[in-house]
Amino acid sequence: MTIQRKKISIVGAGFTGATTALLLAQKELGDIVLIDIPQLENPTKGKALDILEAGPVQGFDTQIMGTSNYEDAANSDIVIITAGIARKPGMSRDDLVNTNAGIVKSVCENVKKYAPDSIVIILSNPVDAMTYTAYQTLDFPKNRVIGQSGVLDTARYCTFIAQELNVSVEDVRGFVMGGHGDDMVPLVRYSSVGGIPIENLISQERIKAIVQRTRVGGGEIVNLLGNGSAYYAPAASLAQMTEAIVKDKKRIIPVIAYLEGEYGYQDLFLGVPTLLGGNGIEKVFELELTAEEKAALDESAEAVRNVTKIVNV
Ligand SMILES: NC(=O)C1=CN([C@@H]2O[C@H](COP(=O)(O)OP(=O)(O)OC[C@H]3O[C@@H](n4cnc5c(N)ncnc54)[C@H](O)[C@@H]3O)[C@@H](O)[C@H]2O)C=CC1
Ligand SMILES: O=C([O-])CC(=O)C(=O)O
Repeated sequence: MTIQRKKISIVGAGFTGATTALLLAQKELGDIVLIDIPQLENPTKGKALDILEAGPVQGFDTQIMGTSNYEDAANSDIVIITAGIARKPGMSRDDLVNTNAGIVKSVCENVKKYAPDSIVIILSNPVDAMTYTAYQTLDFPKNRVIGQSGVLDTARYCTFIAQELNVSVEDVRGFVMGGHGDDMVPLVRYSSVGGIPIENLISQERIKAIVQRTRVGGGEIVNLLGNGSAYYAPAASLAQMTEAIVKDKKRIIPVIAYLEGEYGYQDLFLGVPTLLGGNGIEKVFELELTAEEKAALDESAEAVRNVTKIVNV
């Protein structure tokens, strides 16, 4: 029996793509192909070589190459798409929709041709709509087309809860549902610290402030950076999702999944709690929501539907 390493391609070798490549290499999740446009082939090769040369110091044997040729991504097991433009202060993620839809579509045509059996994870914004664009272009089964929002939004939410209580982030549990926009839905009722519901530990007023800060968490970083958006926590989120798939971990984490009736939504990609394993999204969990939570989710879903409609008919 020959044991084959996984092949993971990352399209878009900018801030999020290159950082993800480093994190995946450190975790030795598979060999990595980093792809960007032909005009940036040398910088892409340079980033890949630079990461490779961290191997002897950090003790990883991951192979990594930079390229602009999709033939190098042939038969990838996983493809991560970070290609596209990022927002600047004053912009919403939805302002990126027309530019990034064209980019995601052209990338997915190549993925379909060269890596037809891959599991695809999309990061490019506005990510719920871009995941729909990818799904339409790829024509893959829904379990193999996954968007990243909930891991990152949940990470921000848990960071703020841990800061509020001055406790370890490791003991904070919770999750964020809905679209990756300012009306995302942190589920306070399902949030706890060391098993204790946060409503027993934090005042309603402070919880409201944490929820609001989470909702605009991406914008907070955009305003601080001044010329781009977050990449360390987004890359960490992509690495967690990739690890769940490569190791078939059966993790229960929120990702953007195709809904066909779950939560009452049809033909929509939206952030929901899922079981993530070797086959991609293996299950969508449908939780009972209060009327207030459902109303908030409806509002978020409507915003996603509106931006999805701009580019996907
Ligand atoms: N869903 C999420 O949670 C998050 C989404 N994002 C989104 O991810 C995307 C990437 O962000 P960054 O890496 O910070 O941007 P970046 O500008 O640093 O990198 C984007 C890269 O994509 C490349 N690219 C553009 N068109 C391409 C094509 N057709 N084929 C291959 N590569 C192409 C660019 O040359 C550039 O190197 C943005 O749309 C951003 O809004 C960023 C963080 C979190
Ligand atoms: O805010 C942005 O534009 C990038 C992103 O999606 C995030 O960091 O949540």
